[in-house]
Amino acid sequence: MTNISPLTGSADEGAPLAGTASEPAGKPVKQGRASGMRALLPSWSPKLAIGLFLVLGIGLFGIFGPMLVGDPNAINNIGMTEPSGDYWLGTTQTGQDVLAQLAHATRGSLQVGLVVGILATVLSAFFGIIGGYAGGAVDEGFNLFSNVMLVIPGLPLVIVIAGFVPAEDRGWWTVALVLAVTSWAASARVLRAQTLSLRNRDYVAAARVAGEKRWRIVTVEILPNLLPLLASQFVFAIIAAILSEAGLSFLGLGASNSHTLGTMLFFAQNGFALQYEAWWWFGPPGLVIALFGCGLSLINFSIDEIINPKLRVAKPAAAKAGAVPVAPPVPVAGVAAEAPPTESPAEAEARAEERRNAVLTVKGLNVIYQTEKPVHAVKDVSISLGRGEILGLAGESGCGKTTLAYAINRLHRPPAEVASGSVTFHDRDGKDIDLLALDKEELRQFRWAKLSMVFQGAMNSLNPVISIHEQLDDVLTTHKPDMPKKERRERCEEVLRLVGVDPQRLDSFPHELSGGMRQRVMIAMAMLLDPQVMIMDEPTTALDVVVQRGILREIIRLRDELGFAVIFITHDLPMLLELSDRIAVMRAGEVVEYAPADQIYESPQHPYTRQLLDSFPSLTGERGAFIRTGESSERAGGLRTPNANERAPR
Ligand SMILES: Nc1ncnc2c1ncn2[C@@H]1O[C@H](COP(=O)(O)OP(=O)(O)OP(=O)(O)O)[C@@H](O)[C@H]1O
Repeated sequence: MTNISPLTGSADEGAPLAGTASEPAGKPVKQGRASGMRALLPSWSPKLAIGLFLVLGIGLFGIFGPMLVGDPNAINNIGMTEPSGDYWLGTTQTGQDVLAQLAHATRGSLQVGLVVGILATVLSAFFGIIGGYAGGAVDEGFNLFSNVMLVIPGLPLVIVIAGFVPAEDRGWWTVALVLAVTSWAASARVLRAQTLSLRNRDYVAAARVAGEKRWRIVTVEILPNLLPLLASQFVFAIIAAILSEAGLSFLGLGASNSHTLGTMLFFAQNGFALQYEAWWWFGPPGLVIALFGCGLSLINFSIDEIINPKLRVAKPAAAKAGAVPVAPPVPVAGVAAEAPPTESPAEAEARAEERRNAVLTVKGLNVIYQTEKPVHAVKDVSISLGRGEILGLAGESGCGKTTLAYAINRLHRPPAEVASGSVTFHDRDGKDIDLLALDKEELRQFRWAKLSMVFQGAMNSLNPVISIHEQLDDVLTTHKPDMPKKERRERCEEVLRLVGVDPQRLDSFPHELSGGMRQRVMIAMAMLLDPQVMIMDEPTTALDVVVQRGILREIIRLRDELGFAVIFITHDLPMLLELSDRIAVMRAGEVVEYAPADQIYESPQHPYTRQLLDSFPSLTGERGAFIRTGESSERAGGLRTPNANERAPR
């Protein structure tokens, strides 16, 4: 959907045409392009601010606190005193200053957390990334070792290892080492899986072919992609280490000659702090652990944003203000609009007839991606789809075709928002359904039964681990739970036959089918419930022209046989001329021309349509037949629709 320029690496807002889609009309906005590093950073949010405040505050207390307080071991003769001006956090049973202990204990626990975080991350990166990239025996060996470490129950192992080290030698670093050794394996497995996926990406293959050394491919090509994941694992390793250390200390297996929050809790428990209600003794260390864990978790939410940019949401201010003003309707040649006041009775009747025959009407639809820099992807689009009609939606990459299709089907997700407009489905039984007003359950029942969709890159939409039959059957059991099993099987076989795939292939898995067959299976799936409208978003991309032609002919044949209407989306205008009854040409979010295919072919009105047509040269001078008849120069033939019959060569 979003197109990245191969040269600049920037999203297609930079392209001359698509660029206009993102700019608020008449309101130049100064938009400095974020540097690469800045783009990697998470956006500022209250969660991040609170997380940083907690972590930095506790970190600073751990670093500088011990310098400002007295000796934590000094024994005074006032045991178990409540917090006062002299002792801000009171004293322990033996008269030690709790604040002094807390400062040293925070430093000790942070040391443990940091060392475990670093060691566990390095170990998991080593075994996960190196193994995953090297493959073969190295991977098998590393993987076996990780699995063994993973199945050994962590806590008993920690207790055994910690128990082996004599109490007097058990400093914080021993505990840290033990915790690191027992906590890296799960992360290593996640990193291995990610590396296995990354090593097959095209850019890694390109680096290999270009002769880059292995260490460089790992460090330059693969590692940067794993950094957000490593950062997240690092944060969790710290939280887990601080908690585990506290647990070990509580059991009396923690650092014996060091101060940590865990040892503080251990001594508080031994000193009967709870029984004496000495909350100032056990409360502060517990609170520091809880707040530090909470702070790190909040920071981790922001790290998630880097891993998955889709989680980034628009700033509420921008969303509320509707940063992109919705432009007033622009009159466009051939675009269906409200009836003008001067309409003659004949025109009014023609309009009413059109409404009677329509299966879908979209009016004044505006869709905006409420991102930091809002993108007005669909601008005041009004189209109608006749019953049994094939409506082509053409336009260059990034002009808003997919966004429009998703919004019609209510498949758009935040940050996309329908700002205004209406989508009405005119059911066979004469009922009008306002799609934008359907609730979740109504929408679930409506989709696929009345309006189905073949997604962009459809051949990759099949689940690779489930057979074709199960995937088709799932649709039937969801929408028709009472349909007997035998009938479901027959229906699955029937739709496969309709799209020209041998029904024996039902029990195959997706990888056993060719790309064209998978595409046909997706079309079969879209037809399962006999919908009245099918939206096809570039269903034949990535297929060679012969297979493409076969599938397109199939779609026309099925439409003629079954009578469903199709919205066919592609950037390939000549293909639409062959296929469609009417065509809507989109540019920068707007429908700039909307007319019968013949008219667009013979006398395109908008300069952009002419430009699109001129950009596809004709080799023979003859157009209009190759999809319908399979012959390039002959213009007679079985599958043609009346609209196409008279199409003249350009
Ligand atoms: N999640 C998103 N956040 C912000 N902008 C988006 C998002 N998805 C798409 N856009 C923008 O919306 C505009 C329309 O995109 P859309 O995918 O609908 O175009 P398209 O015509 O279907 O392109 P293509 O033919 O390449 O699939 C583009 O400018 C795109 O950058």
